[in-house]
Amino acid sequence: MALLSCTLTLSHSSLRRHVHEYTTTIHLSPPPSPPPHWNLPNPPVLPFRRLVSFPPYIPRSSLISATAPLLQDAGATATVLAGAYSLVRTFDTLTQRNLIQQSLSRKLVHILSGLLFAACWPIFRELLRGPLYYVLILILCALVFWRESPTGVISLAMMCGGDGVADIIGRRFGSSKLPYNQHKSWAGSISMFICGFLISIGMLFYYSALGYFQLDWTWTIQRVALVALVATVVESLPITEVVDDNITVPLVSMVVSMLSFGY
Ligand SMILES: C/C(=C\COP(=O)(O)O)CCC[C@H](C)CCC[C@H](C)CCCC(C)C
Ligand SMILES: Nc1ccn([C@@H]2O[C@H](COP(=O)(O)OP(=O)(O)O)[C@@H](O)[C@H]2O)c(=O)n1
Repeated sequence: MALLSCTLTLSHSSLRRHVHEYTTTIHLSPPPSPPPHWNLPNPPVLPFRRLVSFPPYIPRSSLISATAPLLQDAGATATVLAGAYSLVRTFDTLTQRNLIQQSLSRKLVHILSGLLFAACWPIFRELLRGPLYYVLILILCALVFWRESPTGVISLAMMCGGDGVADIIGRRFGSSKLPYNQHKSWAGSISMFICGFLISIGMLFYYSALGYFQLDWTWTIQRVALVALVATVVESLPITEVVDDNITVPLVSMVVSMLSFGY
């Protein structure tokens, strides 16, 4: 956990640049003395010396176009995907050719996949928290509400459909802002409510048609409207800087849905 939070901290691009400048300064020249009125605390004495700052320093002059960061992330993603695919294929082939036992192959993949994943962190510019939280919520819903519960389906519909549509419609038609949040608009929030509601009902219909649960539709429509309303209000609050919508929207949807449906 400590390692994860350390990585999250250093992965922020501005902090990374700061780390680089800090390490360069202490290695190459004495630090400039601050003006007397600055009264800053002494920097902490680290129990180790950082020999190189990661990721390796890229001179600003070489960042000649705005597409360079995108290309770096795209290249990093392609590298990770290719590495994961090659790893699994390699051990699959070794097992099929009876060169190693299946149990050993599985454990070697167990060892190497996580280590390779961690080894790839430095090649990314920063951790994209939105997509990470999004995937974590997908996993949480699958683990907790697998198929037989309306709650998982509704929560995902609100996070994926509702919150996603709010962004698209809000950016395009959201000139009229909410009185308590100048970053969000009536158009975005109303479209979130409508789309979150409709997509939830559509998903519930799909699951009930497949026989995973039976619903009283008059009652269900009222309850889903309540979930959509609460999720929309929470999404509209000026708390995005504190906690990501991809966490608040599904979690609040889960709570209201669990209280309504009981499962
Ligand atoms: C960009 C994403 C979320 C963050 O949005 P924002 O709130 O920051 O605007 C979506 C991230 C998607 C993720 C990287 C990939 C998810 C893959 C998914 C589990 C696969 C579905 C398979 C299905 C069969 C097509
Ligand atoms: N209720 C909403 C939500 C988003 N939006 C628009 O969508 C943009 C991105 O929304 P956001 O800050 O929730 O973005 P994410 O955190 O979902 O990526 C906002 O800057 C608004 O232009 C809106 O107008 N009304």
